[in-house]
Amino acid sequence: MSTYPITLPTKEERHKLFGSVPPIKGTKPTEKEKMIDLQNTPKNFLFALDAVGISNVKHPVVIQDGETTQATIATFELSTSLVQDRKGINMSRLTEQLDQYHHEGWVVTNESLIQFARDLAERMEQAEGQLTIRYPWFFSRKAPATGLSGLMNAEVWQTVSVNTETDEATLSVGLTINVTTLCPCSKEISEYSAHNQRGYVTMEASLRDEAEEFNWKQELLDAAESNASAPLHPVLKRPDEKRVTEMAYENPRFVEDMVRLIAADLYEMDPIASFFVECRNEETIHQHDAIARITFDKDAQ
Ligand SMILES: Nc1nc2c(ncn2[C@@H]2O[C@H](COP(=O)(O)OP(=O)(O)OP(=O)(O)O)[C@@H](O)[C@H]2O)c(=O)[nH]1
Repeated sequence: MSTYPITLPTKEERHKLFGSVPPIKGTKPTEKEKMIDLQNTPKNFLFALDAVGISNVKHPVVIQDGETTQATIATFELSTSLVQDRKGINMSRLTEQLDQYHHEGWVVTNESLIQFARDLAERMEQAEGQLTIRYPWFFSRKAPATGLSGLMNAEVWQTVSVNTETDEATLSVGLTINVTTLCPCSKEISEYSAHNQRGYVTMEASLRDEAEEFNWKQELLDAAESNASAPLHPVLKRPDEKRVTEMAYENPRFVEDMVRLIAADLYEMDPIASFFVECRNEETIHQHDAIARITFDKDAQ
């Protein structure tokens, strides 16, 4: 049984008590110049690699959207290709570059992401640099009847790949938003009511070179919400709630309907070369979800 007050040993003594030991006098070099650079030792390592790097890197960023900027927290994947005769890349240079960009006041745009990927490739002395940045994008949403506003967010991402030998860059963008979907079958067969659910719409689109002015976040968001039974809102008073409830009843959607209607909107957007759409409904009458997907390449038709 403890008696109070306790007379504590010093912090150093406490650490020793719990098993800490002093560092040994090692034989391996401690200066960088004397350490073996395993990654850069040339040998035939059997295969070149498409991508090697780091993922799940969380970092604050400033995003530019047209005239406005937004500070948010992004999750990065940073990578480069790797030639056959090098064992590895120098991974510390990936986060080193991120820190450097951050201190230089980096504002994320499609163009600056392409430049970032190009710099990664050059810093790593490899042909290709790649990155994916994923973050919550916040936007203002007004209630349909009272006009009261609040902030919503969608998960968005941009994936960039730059080949420094051919100077080719590819850019794809994506967005996930949740919406209301009301079951057409339930509406059809029931004397009253219809079950509805929270649908998760995910879209990914590869953009053409000339898509610089394309407001992709807003366009993808509109494609998902305008084809749903009803969009979601942060603030709803009674007149608003009546409006969205009736709106959902007027626009019943299966997951198949959602994906086809969104595909039609993306098909009509010229800056998009190919796309993927998925709708996943968290069913309220089942434990399982309902899903539908489509991938479509306009140039392959
Ligand atoms: N290539 C590679 N590196 C790894 C792996 N796992 C950990 N590392 C990293 O190895 C790193 C050592 O960094 P390097 O960038 O090679 O260090 P360096 O050679 O002193 O760096 P430079 O001066 O830029 O050449 C640490 O940052 C570790 O994170 C791995 O699976 N592959």
